[in-house]
Amino acid sequence: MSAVTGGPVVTIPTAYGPFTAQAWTDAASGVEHLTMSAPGTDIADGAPLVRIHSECLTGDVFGSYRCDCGEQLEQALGLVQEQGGSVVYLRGQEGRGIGLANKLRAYALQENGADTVEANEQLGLPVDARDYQAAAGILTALGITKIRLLSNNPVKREHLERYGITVVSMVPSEIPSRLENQQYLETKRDRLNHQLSHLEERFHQRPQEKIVQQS
Ligand SMILES: Nc1nc2c(ncn2[C@@H]2O[C@H](COP(=O)(O)OP(=O)(O)OP(=O)(O)O)[C@@H](O)[C@H]2O)c(=O)[nH]1
Ligand SMILES: [Zn+2]
Repeated sequence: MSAVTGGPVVTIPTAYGPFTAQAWTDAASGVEHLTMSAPGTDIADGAPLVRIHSECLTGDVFGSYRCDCGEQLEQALGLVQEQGGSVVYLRGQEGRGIGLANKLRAYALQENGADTVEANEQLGLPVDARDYQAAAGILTALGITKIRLLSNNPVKREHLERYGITVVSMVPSEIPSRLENQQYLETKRDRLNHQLSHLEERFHQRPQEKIVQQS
């Protein structure tokens, strides 16, 4: 198990409600992660809802529509407030572990027709370089060893279980697709085995938005 050191527990008030926050330093990499937990989550009782979220600066901070990360994070913070549980925000996992500059290199290749998997391959980089040992270490340090995992990615489940976390169930983290990310989400479903059953219906149209039809 990866050694992680937790800092002080503080309250962070947010638009979703107050969270109990804690920073965690991974001894092996020096990377600092963050947990945002619903106050009063009863971890002894059943399996709390947990989102293991990989850093995505473009999506999480700037609201990029190329991916679903930003909306998944918002959804996770809301659900954790409602149901109790924790969001583990994993830094150092940008671009599925290849870093920000390489992710943007991969985007440039995607603008020339590659899909998200092919783009990483063309760069000579792993399709997914992420590891969840630190996440498992953080959960264990929090006393959480049984979870309901808010994710569509079966590999996350496998990794967490390998590191001693029991995933009682997968809770889908499905965000309605957009024109800008439909193909990306379909690639995640078809080539990365993500459970994205809601994509069957193409281009969910949001009530407040009009998709401009080209003639
Ligand atoms: N290399 C690369 N990384 C991307 C791309 N789009 C998003 N990412 C990164 O992918 C990571 C999120 O992974 P996803 O595959 O969206 O989702 P997941 O975390 O595996 O699965 P969920 O738990 O269901 O969200 C973040 O680190 C993003 O920065 C892309 O086109 N290329
Ligand atoms: Zn993203």
